[in-house]
Amino acid sequence: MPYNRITLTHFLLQDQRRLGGTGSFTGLVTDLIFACKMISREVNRGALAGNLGVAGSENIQGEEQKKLDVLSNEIFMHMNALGGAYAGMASEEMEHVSAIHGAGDGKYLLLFDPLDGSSNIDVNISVGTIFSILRLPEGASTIAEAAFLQKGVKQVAAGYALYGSSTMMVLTTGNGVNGFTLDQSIGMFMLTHPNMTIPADTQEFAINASRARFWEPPVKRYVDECLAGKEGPRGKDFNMRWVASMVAEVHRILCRGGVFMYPMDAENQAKGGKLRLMYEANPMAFIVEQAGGAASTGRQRILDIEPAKLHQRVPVILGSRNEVTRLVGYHSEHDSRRN
Ligand SMILES: O=P(O)(O)OC[C@H]1O[C@](O)(COP(=O)(O)O)[C@@H](O)[C@@H]1O
Ligand SMILES: [Mg+2]
Ligand SMILES: [Mg+2]
Repeated sequence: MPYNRITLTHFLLQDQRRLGGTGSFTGLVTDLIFACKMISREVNRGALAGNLGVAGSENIQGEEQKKLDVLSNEIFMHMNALGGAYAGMASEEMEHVSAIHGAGDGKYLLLFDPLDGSSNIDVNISVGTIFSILRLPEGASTIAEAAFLQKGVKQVAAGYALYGSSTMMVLTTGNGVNGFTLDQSIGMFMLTHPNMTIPADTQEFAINASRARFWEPPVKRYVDECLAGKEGPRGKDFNMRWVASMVAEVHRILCRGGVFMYPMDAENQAKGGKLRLMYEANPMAFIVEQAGGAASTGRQRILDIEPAKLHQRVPVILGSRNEVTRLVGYHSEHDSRRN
């Protein structure tokens, strides 16, 4: 193994020095790193620690919670309560935001999906943690939901931890995207994937095809054209993947390109879509754009959405820029014919 790799902590300290920071951002990411290492350990111990299976409760989204959903959320709550760099936190698993009274200056807000891809936990397939960091708005004295309702473009940082064949942390602070692999033998994340970039073109798409009967015409058109392969209008063959863990899906796209879709469809329309704007769509859109890709609902850039509520759901189409642009074009052609 090369000895000249830098750790995530060194990487953050270099950034802090370059930007003349106070250290509070570095402190809060350090808390996050620790929380993700703890979750990684619990995911890894799986059945040995009795961590698999359902918790017997539902979250605010009306979804059945797995034991690891609850445990991961508790790890975050505990870790960050000790810190103080955050003024408040919001979790996919909790109905309300929570204020943090710590020792730090508390100028940031943390939003997170403690465990993404929960349906994969019991079958030993990759899951992850997604996080988004916002600044506490100027003059906001109370940590109420309104302080969190900021557009994705306002994110200071976003990232995810992937608990896969290796544990990785991928992070952006608005200056590109970098990936770090956990060296279990020394307990440190090492920079292994500098400047991750998404190719503009791809021959791979990801969508839950069991929902095809609910899709809108532009999505159906796009997928049909991909499936038609060389003989179809695209003139090339496409491959398809569906892990059912957004983190794993986005990671694959960052590594080799592709397009990921969880679109609005006839079945999820009443809820606004499937994925959560504040914990899934916004952080992933920030990462994908920083890596040169694009992220849209099909009708609007995700990072420009004005959030109306904390647990808002939105359609998500993200990945290789030219494919996302094509899908957005199909939506606008469809809408203009309808109007
Ligand atoms: O079960 P489906 O329809 O394949 O949906 C899978 C999608 O749901 C999610 O698992 C939702 O996230 P949670 O597990 O955090 O609820 C995404 O990671 C994934 O892309
Ligand atoms: Mg999720
Ligand atoms: Mg989750």
